[in-house]
Amino acid sequence: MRIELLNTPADALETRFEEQIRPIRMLDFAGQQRLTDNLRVFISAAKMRGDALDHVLLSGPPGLGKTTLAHIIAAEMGSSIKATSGPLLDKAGNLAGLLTGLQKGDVLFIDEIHRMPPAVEEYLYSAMEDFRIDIMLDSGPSARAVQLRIEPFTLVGATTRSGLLTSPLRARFGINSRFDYYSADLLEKIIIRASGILGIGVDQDAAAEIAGRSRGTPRIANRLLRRARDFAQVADARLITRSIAMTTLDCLEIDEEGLDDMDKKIMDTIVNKFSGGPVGAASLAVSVGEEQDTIEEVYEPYLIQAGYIARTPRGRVATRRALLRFSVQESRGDGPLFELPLEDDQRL
Ligand SMILES: Nc1ncnc2c1ncn2[C@@H]1O[C@H](COP(=O)(O)OP(=O)(O)OP(=O)(O)O)[C@@H](O)[C@H]1O
Ligand SMILES: [Mg+2]
Repeated sequence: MRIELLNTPADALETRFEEQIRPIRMLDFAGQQRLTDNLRVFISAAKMRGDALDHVLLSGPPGLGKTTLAHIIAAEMGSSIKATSGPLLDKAGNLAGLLTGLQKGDVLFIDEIHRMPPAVEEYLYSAMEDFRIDIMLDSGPSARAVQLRIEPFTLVGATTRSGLLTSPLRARFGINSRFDYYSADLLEKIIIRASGILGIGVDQDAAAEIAGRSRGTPRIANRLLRRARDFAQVADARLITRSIAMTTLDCLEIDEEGLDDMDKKIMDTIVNKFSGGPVGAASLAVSVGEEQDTIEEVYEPYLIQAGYIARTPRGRVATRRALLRFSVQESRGDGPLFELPLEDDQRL
């Protein structure tokens, strides 16, 4: 059985679950210390001045808390939030409707902001900069554009691909926050907090075991907790013990580093099929049968951070660590299949 570890919530049930355990105030939001410390200062200062908070860009891999933090920002500002996403804003008119409905200090949250059509993005520029938009009155020969003032608002944009953002858009965000993967200690705390909300006990060593295999990602930690709760329930246990956690993780085929089938397939392809690389994202995607976007957004960032893949100007290469672990030849004890490539720093 393969568990969909990443991406957006799998279904409506999961979305409900995420909402149930989503921290709603800054106090409950674990980790990302520097980012949240800074935001606290900017939020207090804006409130003291009675201004809207500057526009905020939240970027980082899926499941690290961007949507959660966008809602927290609105809650801490004491304002309302309107949420939409880049692909939904297919016409400038949709955006105009949202913008004119905003009250002073409100938050407009645009998820996947890198996927906004260019015409809509350009429309957003004057709204962000001068709190003005152009709207067309009438159509045909009598059509004319009028400028409309909108209330000062805060745009919170979230993206998993900050590299795809255009420079003019990026330049209009006063606050640019990048999310990092979470440490296992923090994930353990997040699991314990979520289990309290779910009303099931979890042993500390069980939480630690799940945390260690959650790829630094709260969404995955919570998802694994939910699966462990199922195993506990079926075993008629009121508490998730370490042994229940281990059974869960084994049944889901999640290894001690949290790598799943697709991670292993990617590593096997780079190491064995492409002799350690370099390999381009497109060829890799075809070889493993996964969307290139998903590889670049979801799998690769974690494999890079785990020290298995390095990005070079010529493509992805397997690191020495990856060759030691994933080389088929070596694990059979036949000796190395090829020379180990240079360490990343030597290569670059
Ligand atoms: N710092 C945190 N502390 C506690 N729980 C967190 C934290 N960050 C995220 N979570 C939990 O992880 C889940 C996923 O977070 P969220 O939806 O905010 O991620 P995201 O970055 O918006 O992901 P995506 O890029 O897929 O939209 C939420 O249900 C939330 O409960
Ligand atoms: Mg989100």
